[in-house]
Amino acid sequence: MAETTVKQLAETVGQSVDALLKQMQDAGLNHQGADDAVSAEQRQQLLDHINNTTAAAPGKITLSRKSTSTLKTTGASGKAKTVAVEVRKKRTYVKRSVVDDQERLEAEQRAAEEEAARIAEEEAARKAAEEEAARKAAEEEALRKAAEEAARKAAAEAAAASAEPAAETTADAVADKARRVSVPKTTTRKAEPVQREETAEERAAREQEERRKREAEEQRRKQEAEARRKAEEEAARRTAEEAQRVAAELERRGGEQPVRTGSEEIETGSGIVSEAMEASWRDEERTTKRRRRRPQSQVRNVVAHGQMKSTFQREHGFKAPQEKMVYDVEVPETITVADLAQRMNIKVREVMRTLMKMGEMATANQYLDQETAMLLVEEMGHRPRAAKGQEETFADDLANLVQYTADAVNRAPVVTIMGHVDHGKTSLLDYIRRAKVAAGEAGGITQHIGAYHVDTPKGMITFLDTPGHAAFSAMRARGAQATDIVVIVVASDDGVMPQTQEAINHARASEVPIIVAVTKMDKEQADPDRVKNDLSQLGVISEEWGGDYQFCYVSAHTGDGVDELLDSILLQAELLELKASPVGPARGVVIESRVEKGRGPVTSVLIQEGQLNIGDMMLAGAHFGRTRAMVDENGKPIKTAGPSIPVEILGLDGAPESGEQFMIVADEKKAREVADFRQTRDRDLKLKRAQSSKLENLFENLGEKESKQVNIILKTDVRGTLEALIGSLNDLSTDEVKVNIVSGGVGAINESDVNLAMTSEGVLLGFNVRADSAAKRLCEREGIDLRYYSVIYELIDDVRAAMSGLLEPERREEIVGVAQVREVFRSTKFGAVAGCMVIEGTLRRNLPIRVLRDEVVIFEGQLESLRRFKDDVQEVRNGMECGLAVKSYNDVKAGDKIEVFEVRVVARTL
Ligand SMILES: Nc1nc2c(ncn2[C@@H]2O[C@H](COP(=O)(O)OP(=O)(O)OP(=O)(O)O)[C@@H](O)[C@H]2O)c(=O)[nH]1
Repeated sequence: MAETTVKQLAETVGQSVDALLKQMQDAGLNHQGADDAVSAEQRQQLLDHINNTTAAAPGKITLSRKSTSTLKTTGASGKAKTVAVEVRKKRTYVKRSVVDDQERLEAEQRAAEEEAARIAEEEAARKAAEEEAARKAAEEEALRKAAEEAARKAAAEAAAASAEPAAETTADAVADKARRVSVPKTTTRKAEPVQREETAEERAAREQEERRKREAEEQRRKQEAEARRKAEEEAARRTAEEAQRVAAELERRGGEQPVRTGSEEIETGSGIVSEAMEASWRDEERTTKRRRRRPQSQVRNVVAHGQMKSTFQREHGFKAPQEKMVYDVEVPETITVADLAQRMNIKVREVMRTLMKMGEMATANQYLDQETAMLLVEEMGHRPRAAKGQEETFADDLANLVQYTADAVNRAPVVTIMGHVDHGKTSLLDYIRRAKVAAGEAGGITQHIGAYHVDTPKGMITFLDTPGHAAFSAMRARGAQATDIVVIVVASDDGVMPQTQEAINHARASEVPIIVAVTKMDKEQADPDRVKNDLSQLGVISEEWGGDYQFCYVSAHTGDGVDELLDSILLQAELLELKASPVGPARGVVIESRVEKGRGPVTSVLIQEGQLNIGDMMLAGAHFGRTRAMVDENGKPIKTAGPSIPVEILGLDGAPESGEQFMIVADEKKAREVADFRQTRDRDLKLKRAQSSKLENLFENLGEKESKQVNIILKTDVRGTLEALIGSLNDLSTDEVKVNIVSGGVGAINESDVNLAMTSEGVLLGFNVRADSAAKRLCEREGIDLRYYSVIYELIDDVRAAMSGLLEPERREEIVGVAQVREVFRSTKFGAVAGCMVIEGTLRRNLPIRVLRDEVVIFEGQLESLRRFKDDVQEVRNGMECGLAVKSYNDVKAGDKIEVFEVRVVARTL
């Protein structure tokens, strides 16, 4: 292309030469004047430069997005339909600097325009004022001339027609009038100086005003932007809320499947926008329908108590719960499967199936213990809650019955002695007892009641003489905290042993203070420092070593240090500030209990609070009764006893377990009620255990008891059969198993027969009779086995078969092989090794053996090894030689016989 000049180019692009020159210089071209030649390359260079500058900073970008979703809704016909929703969004991003520049330019332009307008206005005003002033001056001049002319005319007329005053007056009046008309206007209207130079102050003020305006404008723009942002945020929040509401609604409706239109499946819209839209559509549709159906809905409104029915409710009246109900199920200590099913609102069959899956077979009336029942409830998806047992309710009741109003006084500490086996617990207890009790009670019958108390010059101490932590923990297991102080016995010649540590752990677990008694100090090997050292490793540091534990060094043989031990106990007790009310109904713990022939249940109790008197109504565990007799630990009858005193009482209706709490209940009815309840509870628990086994296994359960007895409740149709059957059944009794006909009668089986069977854990048999409906119900509820017979022999055979289960199986010994010792060798590894010949049967390595000398058993034990030549073998047959060693026995001699035997357990039948 031909060359052009800058000027020509400027004309072509419509720019001034200067502006183009500047651009060219920016583009790196060297042109200086309008006539400089511009080549084609230079033009291209200039063009590229202009393009680059514009492309590098795009003013704005516009993005548009389109999203499609669907929503479900209900059509006017009530049918569900799906609507596709397309949402289009467009957003423009503008570069900030461009906007700023633009705004700045606009502001400047606006200011310039305003300035120009103002100047133009001023100019126009000035011109208008000038014109006005000119016009007014002309008017004034005209008026003045007219007045002079009128005056001149009037004077001429007056002079011409012999001067009349009136005319002069008139001429004056006219001249006045003319003056009046013109004067005010000319005097009030003064022409302003229309154009003058702006002063420096005025310019500064004007500029300040302009700046203020610009700032105000800027402020307004900011406020608008802020308001816009807030509005957007609010809209977003509302959308989110709406979306949540929609989600909750959809959740509630649950299980509704996406609707298909035709053959095409449309994905249900998800995401906040589509959900929100769906909700708003729904609302809209609802409103439209409401408007359309106003007459009907008004009728419906009345029915719905003014509440508008939603489209969901309109479908039908009843809707099966979509979600499974989860119940809080209260589970008592025992419960039948049927009851549990009812509490969970589930069919019994369903519960039984689940139980089966859990590995337990149960019938509807079978009792489940609390633990199993709770697991079952959990398994079935409900929330189990252990019911507050009646026991607890009673306990609350009883606690309210006993009120100790008197002031508490100091009481004696109750001490338990614990330690490793053979470290001298019994010896220490015996020494204290002998020295402190028996000596002072000449003639008293010393008897063992599980506790005793000693009076020392410094105070009284009560010892529980059921030594060992087994008894201690058994008591604790029943919730009885009978001990105030634990004395840990450690033999000075043996040091700390495993049970010493266990005892410390027990004491610590129950937060009972410990005193250490280092015993057997009279022994030569006594090494108390070793004991101290060992114990310090367990955190039991003696006071001598700066620790907190009192250590006493005693000998149960010589009695040395025993007094110091008692002093230490009393010192510790003082620190504990043990208090108890000496009056009021007694409360405490059962130490031991047994049933004595001729005396009945004998119970040792330790009173912890209050006063126990003869004649008091005592409730101890599941037993109750009036204290008929009371003796102290020396067998001396007493009438009353206070806190920390152990006594033995007669009068309870049974033997409560060790560790059971006892209390005196003034209200006999209450005592009976609680005891009855506890007995029933215990019986239920027992019964429940027996439930899974009916007649066939009932006897096995009975077999676990000491006295084996089959209890039978028998009902027959006629007396003759009853007597015959009783006779035959009694004949089945053997020395080992007794048949006990608890009750025999004629007639239908009734409720009291079932109750009897329950309490006696007996078998309920009916011969040619049936149970009445009440008894049947009770049997079903309690899961009692009920058997009907119509053939005498069948009944007797069944009982006999069942009783066989009760018999102890016979232990039959069988000699498997015998070997004769020929020679004895000594081995460093096995000791005596006997070279033998098997003379009978087979020797087996793992069976028990006896060593016989002159056919008399001299040793019974096991083989250490059995060899054929150099090989270990499991058995050696008759006629073979072998070498054997007897475990822990080296005294085998030539000529002895080694007998290998086996014990077989054989079930016996009657
Ligand atoms: N020399 C001496 N021997 C003692 C002393 N105390 C106990 N013995 C002996 O140690 C042995 C065990 O004593 P026990 O009192 O039976 O010990 P224990 O701790 O009650 O034993 P278990 O009841 O088996 O746990 C007995 O042979 C006692 O004679 C003592 O102070 N000095």
